[in-house]
Amino acid sequence: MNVLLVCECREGNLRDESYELIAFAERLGASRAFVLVGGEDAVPRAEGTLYLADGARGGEYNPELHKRIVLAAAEREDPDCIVFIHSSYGWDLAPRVAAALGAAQVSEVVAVAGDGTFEVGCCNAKLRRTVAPMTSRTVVTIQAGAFAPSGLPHGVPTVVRLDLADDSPRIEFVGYEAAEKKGVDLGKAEIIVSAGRGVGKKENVAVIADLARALGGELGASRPVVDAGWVDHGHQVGTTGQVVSPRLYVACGISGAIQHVAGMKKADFVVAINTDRDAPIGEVADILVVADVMQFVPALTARMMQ
Ligand SMILES: Cc1cc2nc3c(=O)[nH]c(=O)nc-3n(C[C@H](O)[C@H](O)[C@H](O)COP(=O)(O)OP(=O)(O)OC[C@H]3O[C@@H](n4cnc5c(N)ncnc54)[C@H](O)[C@@H]3O)c2cc1C
Repeated sequence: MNVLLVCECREGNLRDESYELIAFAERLGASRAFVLVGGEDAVPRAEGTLYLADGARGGEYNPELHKRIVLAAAEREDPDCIVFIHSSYGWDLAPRVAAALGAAQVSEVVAVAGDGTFEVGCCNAKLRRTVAPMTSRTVVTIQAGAFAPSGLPHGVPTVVRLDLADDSPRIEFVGYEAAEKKGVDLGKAEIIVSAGRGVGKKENVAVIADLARALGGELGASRPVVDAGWVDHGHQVGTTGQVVSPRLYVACGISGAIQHVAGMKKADFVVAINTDRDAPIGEVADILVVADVMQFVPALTARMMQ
């Protein structure tokens, strides 16, 4: 199997998730080539052929131009599978490429299931479906955080310049506008203590907030806690919340779903408190305390206050 990995730049820099594309290719046992619209500075540290196109004329994202660039790379590589990150870039561009090629598209893949099939989340990621593409060529987007890179990135790609005969853009890329930050900016917090569904009820969130205060940190939350209205969305950590990189992250009653972990996996040190010793959060935690949060957290806070 041969895959074409579509790397992604944001404001001139290669997105780290581009390395997750490599982990996905490794999981498939596929040979790989890359395509990137961006500058030489953004080239990924990896072995393989990299089709590099200068997107400067069309701005950082120009759907029509980027589609033609990916298709030009696909024509040369004849890949079985073209892979994007499931980001705003990928979910806009992947269907355009799939439609142009008449290829099946599988969105938000979280695992490779074997025999050319993929697992995707459903029912708010509580269940997984196994999807079998019906076309010989497939376009895939992968969930950020689902395919962890093995080791540090290394290598130098063989760069092949892609120059389109006609790269005159028909739309103008104006720029990015950051969403208005409401409430706390968790991105700058050094310590975050987060409440998950395991805290049980809205009133119990105060116990988690007390620990955050005692540690001099901020309160974070998982999505169900926000959806239930226990905590404002400004505190949500994860793919649809904030991406954080504190020195210490304390996950209280949080299972460790991919979408949550994608938002906190850059924390230096993770402590998880969970009644389930097999909860997936244990895979990213440096310390897993198997305990009831409502017993353990107040005791810890009291000790911190001494
Ligand atoms: C498109 C999409 C985007 C999403 N974006 C996000 C996002 O940005 N952020 C996010 O968090 N989620 C997000 N989700 C939801 C995500 O898939 C999970 O459903 C969610 O993270 C689960 O939250 P949780 O761990 O608090 O709850 P659960 O998965 O229900 O886990 C609760 C945990 O608490 C433990 N527990 C129960 N009682 C106790 C107790 N007394 N003491 C200690 N532990 C206890 C349980 O063992 C369990 O591990 C998204 C989902 C989708 C589909």
